[in-house]
Parts: sequence; C-alpha cells; structure tokens
Amino acid sequence: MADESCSTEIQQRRVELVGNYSKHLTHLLDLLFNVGAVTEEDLSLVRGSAVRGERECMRVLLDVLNGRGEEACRAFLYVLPSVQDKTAKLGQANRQEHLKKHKDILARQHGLVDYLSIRRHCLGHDETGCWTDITFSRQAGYASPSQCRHESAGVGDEICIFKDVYENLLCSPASGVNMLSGDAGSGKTTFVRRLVREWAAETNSSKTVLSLSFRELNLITQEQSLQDLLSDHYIHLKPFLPELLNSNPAQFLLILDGLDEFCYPLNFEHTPKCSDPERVQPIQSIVVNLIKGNLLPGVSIFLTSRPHAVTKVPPVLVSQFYSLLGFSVAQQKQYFEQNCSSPEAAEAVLASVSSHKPLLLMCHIPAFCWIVSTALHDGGSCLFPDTAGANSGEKGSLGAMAFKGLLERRFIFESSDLNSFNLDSANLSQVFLSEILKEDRASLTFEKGFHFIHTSMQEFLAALYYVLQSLSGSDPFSGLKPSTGCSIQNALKQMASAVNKFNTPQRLFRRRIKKALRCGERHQSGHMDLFARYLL
Ligand SMILES: Nc1ncnc2c1ncn2[C@@H]1O[C@H](COP(=O)(O)OP(=O)(O)OP(=O)(O)O)[C@@H](O)[C@H]1O
Repeated sequence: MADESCSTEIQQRRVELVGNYSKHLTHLLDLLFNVGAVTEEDLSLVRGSAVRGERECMRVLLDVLNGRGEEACRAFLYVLPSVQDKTAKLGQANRQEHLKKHKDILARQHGLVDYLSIRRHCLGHDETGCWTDITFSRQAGYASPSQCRHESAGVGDEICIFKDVYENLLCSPASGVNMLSGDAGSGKTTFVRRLVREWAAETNSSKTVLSLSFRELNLITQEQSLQDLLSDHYIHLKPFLPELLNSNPAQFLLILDGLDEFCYPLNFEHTPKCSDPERVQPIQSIVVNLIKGNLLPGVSIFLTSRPHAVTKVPPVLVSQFYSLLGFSVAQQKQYFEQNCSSPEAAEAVLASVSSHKPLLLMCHIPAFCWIVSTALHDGGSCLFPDTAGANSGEKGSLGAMAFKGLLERRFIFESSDLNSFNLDSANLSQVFLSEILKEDRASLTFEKGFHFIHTSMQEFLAALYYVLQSLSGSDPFSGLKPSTGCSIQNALKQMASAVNKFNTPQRLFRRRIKKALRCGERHQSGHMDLFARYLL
C-alpha cells in the first residue's frame, strides 16, 4: 500500500512538479541516473523532447518514472528535496550577490561628483562631511494645500533631522506613502542622494531601494508594465524581479523624485485599478496604482515635490508629510565652511552675504548658497566676476535657451536645441562655471540630452537674460530666435550701464518685469518660482 502511494503522489502532484522542477531537469536526471532509477535510454527519451520545451521534458520524465514502477517513483521523491535545497541555496547566494551589485550601481548613479560639483575637494574624506545638516518638519499626513506651502514648521509639527527620516523610511517595516515637500533648490534631490548612498554603505539593511525620477518617467511614451519598467531600469535585477515583487513588496522602498516635473496628469478617481505588475498600462496609471497601494501592496514609497505639486496626491493617501525648512544662519555658515577653499574665504563669503539682507534671506535655500559660494569662491565681493569677456555671446545664448526652456517647461535639451542657439556643447564646460551643462544619459532610454547642472541655474540664467534684454531695450520674448546670441552679446557688453539703470528702473523695464511675473504666475506649475525670485 505504502509502495503504491509514490506513483499516486507523483500523479496527483503532476502540475506542481512540472511547474516547479522543469527548470532543474538536468540536475534531476543526473541524480536519478546515479541512483539507477532511470537508464541511458530513458535519458535520451526525455532529452529528445527538448524541442518542445523543458516543461514537456519534465512531463516525459514523469511518464517514464510511472512506467518504471514504484521503485523509480520512490527514488524520485527521495531526491526531490536535495534539488530544492541546492537551488534554494544557489538562488539565495545569487540574489545576495545581485543585491550587492544593485547597491553599488545605485550608489554610483547617486554619486556626488557631478551633483555637488563644487565640493570635489571633500570627496577623498569622510563623505558625511560633504552634506550640510538641514532641518525638516514632520507631520502625519497633510490636510490642506496651504499647509504644504509654507517653509516654517507649524504648530504640532515635529522637528527632525536626516537620521530620523532615514530610519522611518528604511528601518520601520512598512511606512506607506511619505512625501517630502520643499521649494526649488531646497535640497530634495540632495536628500535622496544622501539616503541612497548611506543605505548602499550599510551592510545590514533590511530594505531594498529602487529609485526613479519623474524626469526619467516623462521619457516613457509607450504603455508598459511595472515589471518591465523596473527590469529595464535595473537590468541586473531582471532574473529576480518577478519573484521579489510578488513575494514581499514590503521589503522595498521606492523613491520617486520630483513629482512637480511629471508631465502626465494623475487621475486618482478614474484610473482603472490594477494590481498586476505584469499588466501593460500608461506610465501615469502605474504611478497612481503604486501610490494607491494596488500595485506592490505594502511597499514604502517616498515622493519628493515642490510645494505647488504636492496636492497632485490626495491627502488621504499620504501617511507622513515632511517639509524641508532650509538652512538656518548657522547651517549656512557650516555650508560655506565646507565648500569654500579656506576658512578665510568662507568668512569673506559669509560677510558678503550677511551685508546684503535679501541675499541672506535667499541663502536659506541651499541652491542659493551653492550659487553664491561658486560665484564668490575666492571670497571676492563680485558675483560672477568673469562673466564679461570673449564668451559672453555664448553665455547670453545659454540664457536665452534657459528662458525658452522655462516657457516651454523643458529641462532637457537636445543637440538640435543647442545648435539653434549657436551653442557648442564641447565648449560649454569651459565657458561658465566649468560645468554649466552635463550630458544626460537617462538610463531608461539611453538617449543623449543636456540639462543645466541644476534647474536653479537654468532659472538664474533665464532671469539674467530677461533682465539684460529688458534693460537693453529689447523684448526678451521676441529674442528667442536662433540669432539671439548676438543681441545678448551686445546686452552683456552694456552690463555696467545696465546695472545703473537697474538702480533707477524705467517704466518700460518695470513693465517687462511685471510681464515676467505674470507669466510665472500663469504657469501654475511653479517651475518659474526661482526665476521670479531672481528677478525681484
Ligand atoms: N544638505 C545639503 N548639503 C549640501 N548642499 C546641499 C544640500 N542640500 C542642497 N544642497 C545644494 O543645493 C543644490 C540644490 O539642491 P537640490 O537639487 O537637492 O534641490 P531640489 O529641492 O531637489 O531642487 P528642485 O526642486 O529644483 O529639483 C544642490 O546641487 C547642492 O549643491
């Protein structure tokens, strides 16, 4: 009776055995041959079905075993656990190896060299010295749009630092949807970079980070599945992704940086519900289903956004809401000390900033500290002292392209855009602040593009272009033609007299500034926030 049960068991488990063991057929055949359960003839018979796929081979093997009787079936059931053990161990080791590789790749993608360009000198030292402390406020969810607009902590908000946010996102089991709101240039992407790098350096992390930016997601024009999206982005995880995503989504932290830049509308009410990672759908539906917890239920999500776009996500879906509060005066001091070439230079920069109240106020935004310390890197008192000179035409064209980009809400430029403004990408790195543009190898498409080293720089150059055009009597809006370089060159030559005019604004100039501000307001997207501040 006991003997009969082996062949019966195999028949009853036929579907499961074909599903789970077809992949390990070679190993199984070796074991069965070694214990004498199958003959060479049997092996040929099984392997002869290879053209119809490994599952068919497995079916043939089960038939062969059945034909050979109870002894062979018992041997099969006996060797089965060792196949399972070995493959589980191999799979585990392989997976660990790939996750380690994943950490290395993510750390490289979130590297510092291009991003915090002026602090290369600190890279050889302890990395924590590269980041300046910044303060956050934390509240459970957010209730109203006005709540996400202000930059100071409200009553009942908890004040926290990097470590607190890190622990909530990466050390607590499942933290739902977390949102970080901050003004343009306030340090959201820098926070993401630091988070990823510190996670990658940790040996015992329980969660795995996946990081995407909305700027990259904008490039996806075809419908696709979440699984394909992630597999394309993280090719090294491809063999494990289906299993990882299905088995335990709670082990992932998914970072989505820059919601304000996402160009597709998010419709939380009418997007069809989808919980299948393999289902093909538009990119905005993937985002909605992730945030609603339909796709990868239990995954922790970290969204960053400029304040105006926070309301794209309904408050009820947000479990923790963080705001970046900017640099305090003490933190600004720390920043300049970390980023200037010497303590004397840092002191001179700080003195320069402190003597201009508007500048001091603006420097609570890290991007301003970055621009100011780059411009005054030697501690001098003149902003961008070497902007006048032989390449002013190119700088002006760059400003025109930056302004056109803002009007069209574009942050990535193609070679043809550069050509139409007579800009040569090869020269640009030498022209302005050494790294004004960098190549964008958007990893989802591998297409070549360019973007300003930071959007705050794009907005700064656009504002500079706008002011100089207006002061020279030209209309900045009509100056966005390919030949713009020449007219800007003239404008830059007149910089000195223009600055005087700036002190005694003329009616036309005032009208132009008002027009620009109205234009900024009309673009409710907030991508001209800094542009407007620079103008003022
Ligand atoms: N904590 C920090 N320590 C040192 N530098 C920082 C820090 N935060 C921001 N910066 C500097 O400010 C610049 C702008 O920061 P970041 O790109 O993170 O802003 P953002 O909030 O993502 O801006 P945007 O909304 O325009 O995308 C960085 O390039 C970096 O030089």
